[in-house]
Formats: sequence, structure tokens, C-alpha cells
Amino acid sequence: MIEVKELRKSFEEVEVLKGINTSFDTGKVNLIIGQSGSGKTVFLKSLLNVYEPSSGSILFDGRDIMKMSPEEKQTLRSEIGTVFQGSALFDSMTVEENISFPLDMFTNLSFREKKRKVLEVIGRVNLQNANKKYPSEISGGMQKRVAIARAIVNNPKYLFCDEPNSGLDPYTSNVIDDLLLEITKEYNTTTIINTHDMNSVMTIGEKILYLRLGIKEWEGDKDILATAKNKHLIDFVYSSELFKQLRDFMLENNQTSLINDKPEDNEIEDSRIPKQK
Ligand SMILES: Nc1ncnc2c1ncn2[C@@H]1O[C@H](COP(=O)(O)OP(=O)(O)OP(=O)(O)O)[C@@H](O)[C@H]1O
Repeated sequence: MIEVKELRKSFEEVEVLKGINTSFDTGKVNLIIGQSGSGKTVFLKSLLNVYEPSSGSILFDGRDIMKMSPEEKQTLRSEIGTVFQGSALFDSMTVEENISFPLDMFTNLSFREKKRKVLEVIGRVNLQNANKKYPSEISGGMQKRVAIARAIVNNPKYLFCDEPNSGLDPYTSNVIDDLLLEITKEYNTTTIINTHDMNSVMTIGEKILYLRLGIKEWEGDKDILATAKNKHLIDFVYSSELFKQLRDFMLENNQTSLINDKPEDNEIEDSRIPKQK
């Protein structure tokens, strides 16, 4: 579990994160959504301590990253898997070598043991025929799967992904979403994903955190999204005509699992926002 308390981040005079309080459960897919510039990447990088927060605390299963010694931070890093935008693979390394990288960095495992783990995750993400290829020789979707395999090879407790579906077609995006959901359950990771993909939000969003202008505007799960009353959230999530019609249909028919009987129990509304009639 990751708990975030009063997290603030400023760049010089500009405050980008304005006191965020939230938590992300173990074994769940947590999605961060929000318009461009709302602070999603700064939030993710602050959690990872790539950016040092201006104030607040971030607890990884009770351990405050801001109070950790360099050694403790190094241990925490070995427990974190990351999938960054563009997959961030090493062009000069084969698929197998890319995936082995965290094991080379963080473990003293023997060559044979590393090989065993690498082949295991290659099988897990279905890349058996690509292990000797270079990133430039495989498709974008396969590159994402390599990045996911690399992120999980060292059995992480925490999995961070920054727009894992960017640049992928809808079918391949679904494959990646399904894989991330399955891996979250199998490895029992606390998974946090920045996404612009509303299909991901509707299908794998076990928790959704909606950021707006650096504040937490709303949080809840995919099943209460259709009945959420936060106007900014609705305008953002249902900005596409297709999703708007889907929501109208769901509300009219009241017959989908996306609708929860008691949305108020699970969602936090910003009291400054007038309720929609
Ligand atoms: N290193 C930095 N120095 C100064 N300002 C920054 C820095 N990184 C981000 N910002 C500012 O913080 C704000 C939030 O940026 P961020 O990249 O987190 O947005 P985002 O929600 O991830 O957007 P997108 O969806 O387009 O990736 C922006 O106004 C951006 O200019």
C-alpha cells in the first residue's frame, strides 16, 4: 500500500501539486487521470522521488520515502518496477538483455538463475520468439511487453506505469491493459498507472484518481464513474461523444455493472463543485 499525505511540489514559484491526500491499495490497479498539465507526471515522479517533493509524506507500506537513508532508498528502488513512456528500452541490448537489466543492477544472482527468471517472465508476457531480437526489430506492442517483463522480473512490490498504451492501437492497448491487471493480481503489486486512455479507465480502473490543476478533484472506482456527480470529472471522462452516449445509455437502463447502488459511499466529491441535476 502507498499512502500519500499533503503532497506538494513546486518548481520555483509555481506550485504544481497542491496538497494531495490519497492511498493506493496492494493488489489493485490504480489509475491517475486528468487533462494535460494537471500534474500526473509530476505526481508519479514525486512518488518515485525522481522529483523531491516540496512537502508532505509518501509511505510505502509504512516507510516514508522522505525519511529514508540512501541505502533504504536503494532497497526501495529494487522493489519498484517501472514502465515509462516509449518503453525506454536499450536499443543496443536484446530483449533478453533488456529484461535482465534490473537483475544485473539489484541482485547478485548467478547467470543461470538470472536466465531462468528472464525466460520465465518472457513466457509470462508471451514473447518466447523474440528473446534474441533487438527493440528495433519488434513492434510497439511487443516493446511494451518487454518493458512490462523488465518491470516485473525482480518481483516488484510496486509497479509504476506512465501511459503504457500511448501509441498503441485499441486492440493492443486492451492486451496491455489485461496483462497489467493480471500481473497486478499474480504479483500482488500496488500498481499505479498514468493514463489518457478512457477505455482503460472503464475496464481496469479499480481505483481512479482524477487530478485537476494539481489537486485531487475526485477519486473512486470504475463502477461508480457513470453515476459520479463531479462536473469537471464528467466533462473530462465523457468528452468523447461515444462515451457520453454510453453513459446516457447506462443511466437510462440502470442495468450495467458500471453502476453502483450507493455511489456516495465510495466517492469523494469536491464540495466547491455544484452537483449536477
Ligand atoms: N521539471 C519541471 N520544471 C518546471 N515545471 C514543470 C516541470 N515538470 C512539469 N512542470 C509543469 O508542471 C505542470 C504539470 O505537468 P505534468 O507533466 O505533470 O502534466 P501531465 O498531467 O502529466 O500532462 P500530460 O498528460 O500532458 O503528460 C505543467 O504546467 C508543467 O509545465
